[in-house]
Amino acid sequence: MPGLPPHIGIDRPGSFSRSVFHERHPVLIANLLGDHPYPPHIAEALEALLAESLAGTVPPRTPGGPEIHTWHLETEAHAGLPWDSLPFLWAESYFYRRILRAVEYHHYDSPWCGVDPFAPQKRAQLDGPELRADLDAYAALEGAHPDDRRRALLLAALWGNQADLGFRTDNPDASTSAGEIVADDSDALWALADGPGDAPVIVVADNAGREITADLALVDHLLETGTGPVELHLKPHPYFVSDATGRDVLDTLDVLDRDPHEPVRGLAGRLRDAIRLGWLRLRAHGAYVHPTDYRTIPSDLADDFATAKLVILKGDLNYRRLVGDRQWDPTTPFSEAAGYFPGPVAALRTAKSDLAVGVDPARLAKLDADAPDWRLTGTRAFIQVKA
Ligand SMILES: O=P(O)(O)OC[C@H]1O[C@](O)(CO)[C@@H](O)[C@@H]1O
Repeated sequence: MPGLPPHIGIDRPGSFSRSVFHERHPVLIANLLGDHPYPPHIAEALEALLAESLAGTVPPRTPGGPEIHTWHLETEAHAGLPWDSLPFLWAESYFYRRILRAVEYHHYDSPWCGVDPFAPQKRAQLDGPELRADLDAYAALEGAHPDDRRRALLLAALWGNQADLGFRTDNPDASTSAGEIVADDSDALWALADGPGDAPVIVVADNAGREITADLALVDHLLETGTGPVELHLKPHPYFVSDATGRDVLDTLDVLDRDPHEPVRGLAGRLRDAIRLGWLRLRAHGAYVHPTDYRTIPSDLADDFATAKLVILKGDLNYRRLVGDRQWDPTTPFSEAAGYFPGPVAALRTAKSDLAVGVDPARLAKLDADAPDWRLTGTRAFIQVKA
């Protein structure tokens, strides 16, 4: 779009975005082949996709699945281009769409139809010791001062974003503890969420597992302290490795139900009641798996965003789609980069890609001097608000 910085690409040797394709994706495909007894034709399709994405061009064939018209137009606009020349956001999104095609996720007459290729990895996190520790910490909040509890729930949802499984594919030992918050507009976030009226607060979820668990605890708090309903927006089908779908929310509630801590079981019970009573609305929308940024969201979703009290966007990918996955000067004000968004919006994100906006110039200089890879390690976080 005119007036915006150029897209981040995957062509530059040594760049993070290129490493996602050349280092992370080979591990990702190997994990899929290890996790499932795929028959030869599916294994071959996954290996061919990997080879194509490393050295080939975009074929003219539209990848199957829902919203075929959108994908037809997107494919037409990029067919014949070398993968190397594609914008990072588009290429990654298309890659995951093609994974679903390769594993026959949308093929109604395939036994693999509806089998989430990432389910084993998601399940492992739901059964893991880190989630156990998160739930112990949640239970320990019982009786905390309301301000401390509120802050703890917000920070859990923020740092929960470190736990995305795509990032962990080639960073298995990455830090899982809280780090530095580079921008903290949390007062503005609460001022909007606590505002009067019965318009919903929308939480656009990111990852399953530890992150959605923390998000559900935050949603419960928003329901308790707010004056309107809450909408939790989910992916309509598997997408980037650990993106949360409706199935993942139900699996998470089952885990919470079985927890030894009463406050955790109580959380699950309140959430189930809220869903039944319509206070918590679970929603999915095809736009969340489009290969484009939120400047081009369909008008029905834009209308929902415009009339919400606040939209909370979780995670790095939503951040890339919100501000545009572009070579922004990191000191560009967040309100400028996200100024087009149709309503009040808050981004909660740990930095796991080159993109950053809204960084104070002195802080940027220090970050760049102290830890040149600070944008990529998931150890720096952002809470940014455009009212
Ligand atoms: O789960 P999140 O926070 O959206 O992050 C997605 C991850 O995948 C990437 O798109 C790279 O594969 C990065 O943006 C980030 O590391």
